[in-house]
Amino acid sequence: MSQAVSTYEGWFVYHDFRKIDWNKWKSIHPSKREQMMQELLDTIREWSSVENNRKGSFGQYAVLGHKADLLFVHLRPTIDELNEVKLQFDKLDFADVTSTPYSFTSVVELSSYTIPPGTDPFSDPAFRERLEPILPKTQYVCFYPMNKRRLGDDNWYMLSVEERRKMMKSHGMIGRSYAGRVRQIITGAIGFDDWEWGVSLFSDDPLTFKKLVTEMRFDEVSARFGEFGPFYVGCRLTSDGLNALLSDNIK
Ligand code: VOV
Repeated sequence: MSQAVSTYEGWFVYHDFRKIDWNKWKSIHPSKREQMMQELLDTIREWSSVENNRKGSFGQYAVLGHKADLLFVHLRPTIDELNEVKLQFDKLDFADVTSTPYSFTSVVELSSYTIPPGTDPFSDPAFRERLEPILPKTQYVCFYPMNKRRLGDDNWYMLSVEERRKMMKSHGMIGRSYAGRVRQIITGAIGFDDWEWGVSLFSDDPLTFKKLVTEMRFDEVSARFGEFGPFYVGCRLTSDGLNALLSDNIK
């Protein structure tokens, strides 16, 4: 049996993808719609306020393509709080005009591959900030789930820790060459969801997602072991932006 990697966990994360039933939304009387919007915006204000005292983070995005219309990302210290925000949304009248085509439950994770043995990462404030990250306020987000392959000779979980560390070092070097252009939050989902990790990328230039993901595809750890789920790309929404998205579409 090969040695399991030790991991460090931070805030729990809930990616909540929502699709809007536009016909239903548009058929609602304008004054009722206004009331539903206000209720939604009040809830979002409450969710966003967790960042003020570092009790979590929140982001909302307009999602391109047919897979979803909105993405709400919640980071909280406990999974119970994530459950609460999920139920809080589901109890809003606005929830009745949405469905959930996809969701992802995970926890911010750092693995020990690149941490020198003997160091106490928790004594490092920068490390803590990576485990309990405030979502970057970039204009664009990219999210996808992924696994490490377990197939014949390409079984990540049968490799020695040294082989895995070597590949993760190369992976990290590629990632670092994108410093300042993209930020990543890697969340572990083993035991929580259908994929092993969630990859959330943040950038002000959507092309950077394509360049980075392409470059990583040619790197051994992704080329041999990466298995990927659906990709989602979105534009960050302010409350005004969400208001406009829901209002401007009413014809
Ligand atoms: C944007 C840049 C970037 C940077 C700097 C970066 C660096 C690093 C480092 C240093 C480490 C190891 C220590 C740790 O921090 O855990 C990781 C870890 C990880 N990564 Fe990464 N990654 C990036 C980006 C980045 C991307 C774009 C992807 C998706 C891969 C692709 O092909 O689409 C990814 C995946 C992961 C995963 C799934 C893990 C956990 C693997 C495990 O087996 O545990 N990652 N990553």
